Amino acid sequence: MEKLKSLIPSNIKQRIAQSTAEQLPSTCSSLLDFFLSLQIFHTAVEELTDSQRSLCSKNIETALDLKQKGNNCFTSGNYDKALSFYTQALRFAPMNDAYEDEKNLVSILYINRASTLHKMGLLMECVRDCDRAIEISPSYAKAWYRRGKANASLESYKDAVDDLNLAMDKELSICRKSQIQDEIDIIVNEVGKKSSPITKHNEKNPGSLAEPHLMELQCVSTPAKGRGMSSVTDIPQASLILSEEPYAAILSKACRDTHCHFCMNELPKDSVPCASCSIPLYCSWKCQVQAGGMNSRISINNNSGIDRHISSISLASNCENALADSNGNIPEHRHECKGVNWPRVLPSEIVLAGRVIVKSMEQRNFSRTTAPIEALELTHNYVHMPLDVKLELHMYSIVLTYCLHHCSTVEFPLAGDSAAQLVILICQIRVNSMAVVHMKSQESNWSLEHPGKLSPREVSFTSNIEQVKVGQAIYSTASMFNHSCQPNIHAYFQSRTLFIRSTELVTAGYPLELSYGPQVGQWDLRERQQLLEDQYAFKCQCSGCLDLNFSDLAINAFSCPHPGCFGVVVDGSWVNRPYCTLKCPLLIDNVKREDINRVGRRLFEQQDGSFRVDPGRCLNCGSSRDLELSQLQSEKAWSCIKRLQDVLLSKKIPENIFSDAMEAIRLLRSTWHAYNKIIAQAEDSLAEAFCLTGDLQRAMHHCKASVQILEKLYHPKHIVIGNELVKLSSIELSLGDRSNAMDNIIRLCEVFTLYYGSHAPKIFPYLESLQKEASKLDEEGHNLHSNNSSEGT
Ligand SMILES: C[S@@+](CC[C@H](N)C(=O)[O-])C[C@H]1O[C@@H](n2cnc3c(N)ncnc32)[C@H](O)[C@@H]1O
Repeated sequence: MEKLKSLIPSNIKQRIAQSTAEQLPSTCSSLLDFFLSLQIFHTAVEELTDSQRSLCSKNIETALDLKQKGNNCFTSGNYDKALSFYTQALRFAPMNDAYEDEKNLVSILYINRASTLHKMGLLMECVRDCDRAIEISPSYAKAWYRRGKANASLESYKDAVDDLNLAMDKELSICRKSQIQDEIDIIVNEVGKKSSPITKHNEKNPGSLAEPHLMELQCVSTPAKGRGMSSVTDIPQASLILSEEPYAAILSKACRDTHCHFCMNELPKDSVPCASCSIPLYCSWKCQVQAGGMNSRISINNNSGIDRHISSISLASNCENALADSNGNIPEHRHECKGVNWPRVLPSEIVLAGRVIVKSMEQRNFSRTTAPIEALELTHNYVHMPLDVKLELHMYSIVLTYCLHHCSTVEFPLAGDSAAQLVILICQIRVNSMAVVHMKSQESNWSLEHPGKLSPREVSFTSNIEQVKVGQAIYSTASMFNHSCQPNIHAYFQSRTLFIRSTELVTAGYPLELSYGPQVGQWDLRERQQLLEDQYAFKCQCSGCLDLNFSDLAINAFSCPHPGCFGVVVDGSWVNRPYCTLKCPLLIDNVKREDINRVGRRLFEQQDGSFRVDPGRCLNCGSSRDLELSQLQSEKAWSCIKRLQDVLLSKKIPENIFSDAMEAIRLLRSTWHAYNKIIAQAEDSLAEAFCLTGDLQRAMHHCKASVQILEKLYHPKHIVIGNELVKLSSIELSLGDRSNAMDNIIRLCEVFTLYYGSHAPKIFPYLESLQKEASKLDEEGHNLHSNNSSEGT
């Protein structure tokens, strides 16, 4: 790309720099004509589109090599590695090639993997792999045999006997037949009389959780933020206001080997590859079909005598449902699915643009007059882009136009008009797409093994809840929600389904706004505005940025050096804040926190009622602080806390780090205002460190201190406080402090229900076990109390 860019003549570059959206067809045509005259361009795009030169096609030699490596690992008992080799082999194995007798290489690989999964005790996964092998090669005796053995281990004896009978029927070797008969006899004699649960091994149905939402939303026009959303009726807090499937989505590159390329959930051990190329892995055949439109199924001969038992295997019906999607869902990977290189090589947002355009063409029976720009009706900010970005957009759009033009399933003209549409589409994706974020899977059970101590598993509850960006997606309705740094709605994901819930009562017609990232309490005004400008190219006009917030004042402030004064000292960055133009009465009306009266009294004492600050002087009593020296001292102290945070990752904390960190936090407390976010972070890190070393009393002390600061910076039911309460209540439970633990668990459950409603127990499975553990302690406490009182009488 860099080489190509350097060859573009300056007159084309200049026209692109000055171009508006209307001029795009002309600038794109000029650049396309220029590129088509260059050999280097042809070489580059042919490498991207020629399936012969691709590394992503199916390849039987690679598959056989990986199969052999898997077999070697299996024989030597290295099942983890064997599993990984078989999964890789499945990625490369061609689906429909006959390989051995009537068996297909894919079905053999599924059975080799099933045997490995059986050895690893993963029985459901083993049965699912057997089902896949059977659907491809119904006469494969070993597949029926492995299924029978796994079903026997699962105590599904009726299925096990049916499977083994079929294995015997299909088996040609007399010796093997007699072995299978022995196995059947064992099951029938020893366990045949036990009740036999009929188990159905359905493939997973991702993202099926749904709650009715009855809110009627409307798109309205706003003076400062373009279109926005509001509700026709009042919305109580914690209401589900929207659940939406993406118009188009793509998995993050970093998650390619760990998450399903369709539903974006973590891959199970029995992942399924794409039917036509070696790029995606799916969690089930259902996801494979939804993404690619085809799977490896070979139609089963229903007169073969085994149909009744086969039809009990549910894969076929699941896949048919996926194909017959009445919502007009178009398999999004189908046009990328011929083993060509470009879907792997181009940046995710460019591949996503390809998915959007192909879908809009297929849905709207694309003609040259119906542009997808109009189809999606999304806003963009092309005209405000700097030259470098405009140039990059032109280049990627031309490359994508070429790639789509060479797809056999798409009719996309290689023309300037097509590239112009893609430039706008990529801009729309940048402004409107959402990061699909999942909670990193955590321990689901909290149980106190050793009172007064935290086991390594319980320690995991005292570290921060981690989120993983698993993908990027366009949601048509959700794109209409504007941003607020003090949002009244909250977005989260199950698989790739988006859910939006109100976190407070919102009256009819009032704007419904979510946070695109930054929030009041997390960063101050300057940091929030900078981030929004850098990432989304707009200047935030939300109420959280237009009104003065207590947390904006305290979050990065110094303390007053005068003993007994609780005022704040701010730095020079406050001199030109937008509040300067606001008048006192308006300011006071908008300030919600009582504490502001104390810490910011002097703000309102200006003669003309305007807002003016003296950097370095306390806003309350006027005492002065040497900001440069304070900054230096604080940086030194913070470097000790940083060292502590670094060693926290390794879970081993040297003794001297503690004494340095304690001295550092003392210094931070005397330099910064008591509600500064740096102190909250330091307290939180110390709490985590003391949990690791088992000093729970001190851990509790620092964790409480961190919660107290967060309560000043955020509203009391903010999710940040909920997360911190998980840590605090875990420590309190371990210390047997049942009444405080119970209070905090009740409080944190309220917070999680506010943000995640009925999905909270599924997303945070440990919530339920925390509640149970607290009730257990409560019961023990009651019993002890009643025993003591009966002894006294
Ligand atoms: C995802 S769109 C939201 C819908 C958009 N307002 C529309 O008319 O289609 C994001 C764009 O909305 C505008 N916007 C959203 N929140 C804003 C805010 N707090 N202040 C100013 N503009 C905002 C910006 O132009 C931003 O690029």
